[in-house]
Amino acid sequence: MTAAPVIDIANLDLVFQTNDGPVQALKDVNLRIGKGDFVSFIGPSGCGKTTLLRCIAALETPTSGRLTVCGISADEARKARSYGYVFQAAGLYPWRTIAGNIRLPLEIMGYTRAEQQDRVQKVLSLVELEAFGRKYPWQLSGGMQQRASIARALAFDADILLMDEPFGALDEIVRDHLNEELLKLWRRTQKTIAFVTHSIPEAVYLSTKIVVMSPRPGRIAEVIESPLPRGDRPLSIRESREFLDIAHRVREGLRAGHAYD
Ligand SMILES: Nc1ncnc2c1ncn2[C@@H]1O[C@H](COP(=O)(O)OP(=O)(O)OP(=O)(O)O)[C@@H](O)[C@H]1O
Repeated sequence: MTAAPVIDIANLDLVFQTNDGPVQALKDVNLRIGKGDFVSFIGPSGCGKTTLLRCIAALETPTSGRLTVCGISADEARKARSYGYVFQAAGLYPWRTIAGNIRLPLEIMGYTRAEQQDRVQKVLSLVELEAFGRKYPWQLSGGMQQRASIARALAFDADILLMDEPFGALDEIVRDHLNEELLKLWRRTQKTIAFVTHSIPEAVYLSTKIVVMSPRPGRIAEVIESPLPRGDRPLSIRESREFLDIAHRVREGLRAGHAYD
């Protein structure tokens, strides 16, 4: 733990009641995330990664256990606008310009026109889309749209960024580039990031902490603290011994929890 915990999860269970009976999505999850950590959640489909992220964001209510964010409940943290959320699909409104999309949450929150303008410019430059504010989403590539959706999540300066497979639908080269950009942005803003991915290299490249999950019911199988430097991480680090060792540990952790059915 590099800093005081921002997200503190203890003995968390979540059971969905469905027509086919109860589904235990999360079982006995214990996790502490420090301020400024970059935490990746990796695990097979259905192991509860999204559900856990949604619990942190107060979009799901745990059946039991404790989850606090900066010492208050997830719901209170949501009301205090502690979260920015980035989804797998960029989810931009096609009838609004990029700037208009980024401005939307600020309009809803009642920021003044001048402050909206200010913040939109600032986050557009953070994701290097300064020149694209007046464009419409369809005029941008998939990677640029995803950057715009990150800018939207950053616009109200939430301390915690929750990202659910934001680059899953992009090709490898674009994904590499966005991984690098995201790391730079994380370093510059010092946000706490919780990031869901299916990609081992992506998890190892980005994270200070990798949470390996296993399914049925969704549990944390292993938490790996990354020995890679928090500072400069060029893409070439992926060929280093240390990187390959962590990737190996993640793969072993995934394999151990995998049921193959
Ligand atoms: N609203 C819901 N009602 C009932 N069951 C649900 C609901 N949401 C998720 N589940 C179930 O909870 C389990 C965990 O789902 P979740 O989407 O969190 O997994 P995941 O690890 O994010 O999967 P993927 O990698 O495929 O996105 C699954 O068995 C899923 O079917």
